[in-house]
Amino acid sequence: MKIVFYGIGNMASAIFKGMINEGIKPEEIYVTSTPGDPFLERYKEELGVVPSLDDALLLRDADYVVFATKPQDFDSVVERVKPYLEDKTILVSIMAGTTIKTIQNKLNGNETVRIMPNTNAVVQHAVNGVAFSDNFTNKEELLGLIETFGTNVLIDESEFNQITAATGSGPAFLYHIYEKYSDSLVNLGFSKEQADVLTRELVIGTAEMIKNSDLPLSTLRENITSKKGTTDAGLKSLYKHDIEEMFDQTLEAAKTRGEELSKD
Ligand SMILES: NC(=O)C1=CN([C@@H]2O[C@H](COP(=O)(O)OP(=O)(O)OC[C@H]3O[C@@H](n4cnc5c(N)ncnc54)[C@H](O)[C@@H]3O)[C@@H](O)[C@H]2O)C=CC1
Ligand SMILES: O=C(O)[C@@H]1CCC=N1
Repeated sequence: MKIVFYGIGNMASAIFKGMINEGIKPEEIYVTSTPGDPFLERYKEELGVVPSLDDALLLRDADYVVFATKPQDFDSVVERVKPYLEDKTILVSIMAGTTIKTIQNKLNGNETVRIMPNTNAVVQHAVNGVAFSDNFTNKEELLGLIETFGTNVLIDESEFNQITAATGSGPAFLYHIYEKYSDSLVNLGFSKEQADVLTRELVIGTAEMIKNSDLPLSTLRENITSKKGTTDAGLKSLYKHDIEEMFDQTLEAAKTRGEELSKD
């Protein structure tokens, strides 16, 4: 199999690291970027992937081409890919906003799939929103390939901006909450180093609880809340803030940006 990544940034590297961790041979993964990108050589050394700036070589007999640049850079990628793209090559886009229609119109109508992953792919725990073009044939092979780094959620392309906001951008929203929690631990009197360790271990522990329990999140919370105890007092203060409204606005802003990117 030959998988070619155009773009080797935060998301692409999370994906191919996750793939390799799950047994995809690094020599089957070709990577390209802008000329002079130091990560081309670094990923060759660290991971054994095949870097190249030669588009004819990259596209020759390629099974999959993964578009992993910013949407704003896609046209420059089209210029590189179009002259050498073979009919059999399947187009995989992780770009927020850029629609299947746009991609197929610019690139010969090849079979196309949009994936909305997240950087949890590095630890094989991404959520992958997946939407296929109408002419897509071998869905099972593609789904098996991306299952190496996360859980697949088949969606209609019309839902893409929602899932981009929810789980594509989602980790950043949660990381911000964790950052603020750590800052509050410093305000409580811990050093920055202690606050960081306490926050990381708290998040990892609660994530493990969620992973190993079928109980609703509300029950997991209630199991900590002793009647008239410290947690009860803390939650009463926390409930004064409309956190749902805060996240409604956060997710709406992210979804709207996705819609704007769909128009470019
Ligand atoms: N970062 C994330 O958590 C997620 C990102 N995405 C999507 O992934 C895409 C990339 O995002 P990031 O990895 O965060 O960006 P990034 O800025 O880290 O990486 C972009 C990559 O594209 C390369 N590039 C730019 N122009 C190029 C060209 N003409 N030819 C080849 N390579 C070129 C850059 O050198 C860089 O390696 C975006 O479309 C984004 O919407 C999707 C889900 C999550
Ligand atoms: O911020 C972005 O546009 C990309 C898409 C989802 C996460 N990062």
